[in-house]
Amino acid sequence: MHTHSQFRWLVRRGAGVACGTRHQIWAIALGGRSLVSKWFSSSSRTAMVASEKDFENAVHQVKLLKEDPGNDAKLKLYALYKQATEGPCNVPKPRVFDFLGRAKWDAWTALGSLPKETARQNYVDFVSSLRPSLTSSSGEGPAAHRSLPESEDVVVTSKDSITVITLNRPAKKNAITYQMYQDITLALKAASKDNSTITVFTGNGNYYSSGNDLSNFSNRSGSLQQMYAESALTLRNFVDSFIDFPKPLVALVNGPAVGIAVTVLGLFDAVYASDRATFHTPFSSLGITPEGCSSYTFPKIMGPAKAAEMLIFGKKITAREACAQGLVTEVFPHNTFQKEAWARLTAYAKNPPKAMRIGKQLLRSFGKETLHAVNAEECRVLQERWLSEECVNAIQTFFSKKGKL
Ligand SMILES: CCCCCCCCCC/C=C/CC(=O)SCCNC(=O)CCNC(=O)[C@H](O)C(C)(C)COP(=O)(O)OP(=O)(O)OC[C@H]1O[C@@H](n2cnc3c(N)ncnc32)[C@H](O)[C@@H]1OP(=O)(O)O
Repeated sequence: MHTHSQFRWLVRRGAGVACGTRHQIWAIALGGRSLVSKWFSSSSRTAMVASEKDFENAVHQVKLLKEDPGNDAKLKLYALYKQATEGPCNVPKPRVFDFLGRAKWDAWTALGSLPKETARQNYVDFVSSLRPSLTSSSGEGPAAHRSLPESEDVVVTSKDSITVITLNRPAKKNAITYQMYQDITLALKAASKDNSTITVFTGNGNYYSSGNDLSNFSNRSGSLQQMYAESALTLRNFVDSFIDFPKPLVALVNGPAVGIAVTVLGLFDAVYASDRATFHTPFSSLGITPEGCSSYTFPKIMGPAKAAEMLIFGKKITAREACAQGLVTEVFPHNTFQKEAWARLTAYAKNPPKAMRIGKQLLRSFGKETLHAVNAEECRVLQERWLSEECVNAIQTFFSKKGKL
């Protein structure tokens, strides 16, 4: 269930475990109620109403907190989350020695009959007031121009007015882990604000990317529903950051690309590929469905018949085929790929940045709302597919028999 997940997460992530000392537990248990009443009365005055998306984003932000916001804040988040999602407290009071359970129950109960919408708004407001305590993961500090500290698997460099985001997990064919989805999202946010003119995506090693890391779903704790809800939100934010990216975005596809690494290419402004690259979206054989807005962009780019061959039947295509179908801008011989593509990019990056940005806006902004709607729907459908027997079996096959594409 999604219910207590957030608090559990905070407990897991909190320094020395949230409510770490007995003393702190008592402090919460004894003082929680009045504190929560105070939060409620001070923050419920706001007239704004947060959308579902704002709320989901705030929930996601909380998961990214790198610093323990403190027990009071955690209780407040817990209570507002429960109120926003379930309404007034409807569970029996925990037994007397369940200090943590009691503190949480008190915090939730103290919100009384606060409407769900107000709780949602208060939650969003409170999370944004916590933002300063988000660490470097906001990706906006100088470090963002080099490498995101959270993982070595996504490296961000900057040169000649070009920000380069490199998938750097060559031993695993640059399969994208949960952390990498988050790092890429943050790297794109940072790149959208830095002083580069163009942003480039590429992979280290002989693969561009083998797509979603299939162990993402086996390495997480919590209930399946909770995990898939979290995954859908992570995916949605990840794809949103491509949809909303304001500067020219270029992919240098240095080798085979699979799954989500292929689908988001429809959101790029140029795709340069090595002639060793292939493009494969084996969704049906994995029991899943298209994402990355490909259910909308691919038919537009290559026509419905070719899109169906890739997205429904899982046909793998070569770089030259992808170029003929409009998914790839240009193909280069592998030996000269880096040299030629970089010469091209370095020249393009010298264009006046504002003109390029505004040009992109003109080309892209009219379809944006549709893309966001498509993304939301694809993520909703995927969330159901991940629970299906077809999908569970396909992932098991990959890891047990090492079944490959
Ligand atoms: C709470 C959870 C958060 C989740 C976050 C959001 C989730 C969003 C999901 C979005 C959905 C996306 C859909 C897709 O992307 S579908 C595509 C999935 N990818 C695959 O099916 C590819 C699987 N890999 C293969 O078939 C082969 O590995 C290969 C790519 C054809 C390469 O074969 P090759 O023989 O050359 O190399 P190896 O198989 O020996 O690979 C080397 C090691 O890398 C590991 N590997 C490769 N790809 C993946 C992968 N996608 N996931 C996990 N691991 C991968 C492989 O197991 C080898 O590891 P080993 O050396 O330890 O054996």
